[in-house]
Amino acid sequence: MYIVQIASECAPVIKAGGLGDVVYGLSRELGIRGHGVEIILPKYDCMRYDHIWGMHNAYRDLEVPWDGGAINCSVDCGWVHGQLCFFIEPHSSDDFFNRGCYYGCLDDHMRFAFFSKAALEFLLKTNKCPDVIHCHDWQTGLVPVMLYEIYQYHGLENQRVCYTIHNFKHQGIAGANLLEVAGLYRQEYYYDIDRLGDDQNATAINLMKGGIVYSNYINTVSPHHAWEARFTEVGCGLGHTLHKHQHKFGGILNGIDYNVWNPEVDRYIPYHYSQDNLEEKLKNKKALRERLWLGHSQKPIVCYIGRLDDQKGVHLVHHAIYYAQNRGAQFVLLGSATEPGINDHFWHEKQHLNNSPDCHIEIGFNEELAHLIYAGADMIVVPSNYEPCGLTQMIGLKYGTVPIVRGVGGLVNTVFDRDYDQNKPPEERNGYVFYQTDNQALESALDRAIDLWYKKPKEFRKLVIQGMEYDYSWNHPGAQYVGIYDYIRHK
Ligand SMILES: Nc1ncnc2c1ncn2[C@@H]1O[C@H](COP(=O)(O)OP(=O)(O)O[C@H]2O[C@H](CO)[C@@H](O)[C@H](O)[C@H]2O)[C@@H](O)[C@H]1O
Repeated sequence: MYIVQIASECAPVIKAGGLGDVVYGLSRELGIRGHGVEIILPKYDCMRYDHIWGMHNAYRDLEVPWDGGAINCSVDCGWVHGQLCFFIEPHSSDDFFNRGCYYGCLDDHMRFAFFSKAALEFLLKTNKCPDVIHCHDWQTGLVPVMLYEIYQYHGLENQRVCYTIHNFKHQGIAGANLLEVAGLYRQEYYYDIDRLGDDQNATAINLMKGGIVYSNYINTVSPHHAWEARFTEVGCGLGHTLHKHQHKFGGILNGIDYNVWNPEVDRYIPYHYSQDNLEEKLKNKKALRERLWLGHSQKPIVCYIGRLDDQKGVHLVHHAIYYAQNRGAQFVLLGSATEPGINDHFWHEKQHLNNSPDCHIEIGFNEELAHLIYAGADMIVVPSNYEPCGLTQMIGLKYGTVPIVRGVGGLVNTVFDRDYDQNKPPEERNGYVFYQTDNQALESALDRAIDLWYKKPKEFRKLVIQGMEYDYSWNHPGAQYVGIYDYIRHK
């Protein structure tokens, strides 16, 4: 099969969070399975050019119809760790992708609507005829809409679309002028509640809803979150739409790329290890302490790695920093916040704890440091309010870093409580799970983990190994996606 992914991120060249990991890891897995895969991305000025090999111009003068005229684009192409990627660069005064950031601009809807249109125009002009177009999140929600309403009449009539939702919270809510600018002229038609009309705001269109309505298959990134999205408030108002389209909606658990996230081969950690030589993990712990100026003591290290926003349960992250230290652990946090209030809060904490030998707070995005933290820490906390899949707990497992998670979304599908899980025998349990959002819930799980580390080190080591034995590679999810592509091609 020939698959084209259209996305706003692809790790490590463009990565703001888990979406980038998934686009890269899934593409690689599909390639291993013998499928042809290409990835279309925006050409951001701030992407990591050092991860692109053989960048060259692939197409000049791509004229993308826009706002009654056209925007001239060029398309560059290069390999990102073996994956063929096309980068679209519009030349206009809007400077859509020369903003020094991936997201967070006032005209994000316009930027990504334009990108969606440009990606389709590129497929059309270059006579690329993928069997499946795979889009992700609100940024590319308009791709299936424009494919069905415009581009199938120009020649893209055999393409099927799989649409993956990584986060229901951001849906791309826009006004009528976006439709007009993008060439979707019949406003009342698109405003229909069964098409793009937003359920909460009658004057707005919802790009993610468009993705759901128009795609041949939609999925979110874990089975449990697929259920939550339909039946609880985490569907953020799209539960009804998902219910209507339930025949083409499912949950596929993400994988982890074990070529990138694997302590046996990780190029960013000083000492490689596996479950057979865990003493090497201890050396990484020492290296982490040296790197972050932490004291060398007989204490476990608890870490948090991730975006700092409401989704991630920041109030519990904050509490974990202090509670873990009170319980005789060290704490390392690596995170970045886009919301100014949360950012200020953690900067304040950082200054407050600056001289502590038992805590280090690193604010910003640092891929290399993340690897060392996964390798050097003993436990990782993931106290999310909601979590469609969650990659950090799966990476933690692979690195022998015991996850302590809140039982929501994909965390439920991947972490099984050592003491209480009823569905797994003790030898298949791999971490700690709590359910409520209050401090006591987190404390009880942290207590159990830290107690085991201090009082029963052999048992703790056993738990570490049981976690490392889990296979959360792309192997299984890759097969599931291929099954879906096949299904929508032949439907
Ligand atoms: N400051 C920092 N420095 C370095 N690395 C950092 C970092 N902050 C985060 N990362 C890395 O980014 C990734 C984050 O993974 P998450 O599962 O938390 O994704 P996120 O919530 O962004 O995405 C959404 O999409 C993913 C993919 O589908 C879902 O797993 C998830 O539930 C959903 O919210 C991990 O690889 C992590 O190591």
